[in-house]
Amino acid sequence: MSEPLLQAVNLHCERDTRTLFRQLSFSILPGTVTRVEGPNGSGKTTLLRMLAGLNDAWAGELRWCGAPIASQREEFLRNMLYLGHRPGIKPLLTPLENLRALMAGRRPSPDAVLRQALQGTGLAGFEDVPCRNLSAGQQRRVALARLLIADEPLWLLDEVFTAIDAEGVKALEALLQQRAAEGGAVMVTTHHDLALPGMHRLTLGAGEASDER
Ligand SMILES: Nc1ncnc2c1ncn2[C@@H]1O[C@H](COP(=O)(O)OP(=O)(O)OP(=O)(O)O)[C@@H](O)[C@H]1O
Repeated sequence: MSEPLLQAVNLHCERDTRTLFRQLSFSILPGTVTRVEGPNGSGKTTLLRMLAGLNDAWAGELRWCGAPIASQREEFLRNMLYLGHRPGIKPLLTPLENLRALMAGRRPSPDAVLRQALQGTGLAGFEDVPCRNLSAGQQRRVALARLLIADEPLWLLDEVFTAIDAEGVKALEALLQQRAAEGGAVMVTTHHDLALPGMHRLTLGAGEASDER
């Protein structure tokens, strides 16, 4: 069996006085898509933000390729891509400018590559239009274009199906499966009815969690 990319050991998280999860342990293997599920407020976003290093209010241990993330944070950040539940794009910038900004500090990519990614998410003809003039789904697609040029093996995706039409959902599902087939791993939260073949589930809720494989 392959070594896990990511391991969580005895994670514990409280928000105000409420325990969201305790003794939460799971492993994310290469070649897998894991859906993090649970009712509203069960801690899905909190968990993904913790994994992405955007939330410090937790206890436990996280490991990347067998070693504590705390001892190799930069290495982990280079190998992880997080897309949050807000598209995180700037309305005054165009899709091309936003994608350039999203790639900043990562691998510099020529504009031709960025334009191709935007076209690949259905934004052909909108590459140079200010994002404030785009629809909600089109704005989401600007952020999703990042996935088409991503070489990070681990994707943490929070509610990225929001506002995407049926055809776009199919394309996004195919992209997640492709990342897994390439040996990467995806953790995704969604209220959309996602059921990919072989998909794993990590279920949060009422302070308890179960890891189904
Ligand atoms: N910054 C914060 N300070 C205090 N409590 C917070 C904070 N962020 C989230 N919470 C609380 O943590 C709980 C879990 O929130 P979270 O957004 O992780 O849930 P979720 O499972 O993603 O929910 P949803 O399905 O509605 O998106 C909620 O009760 C929320 O009020």
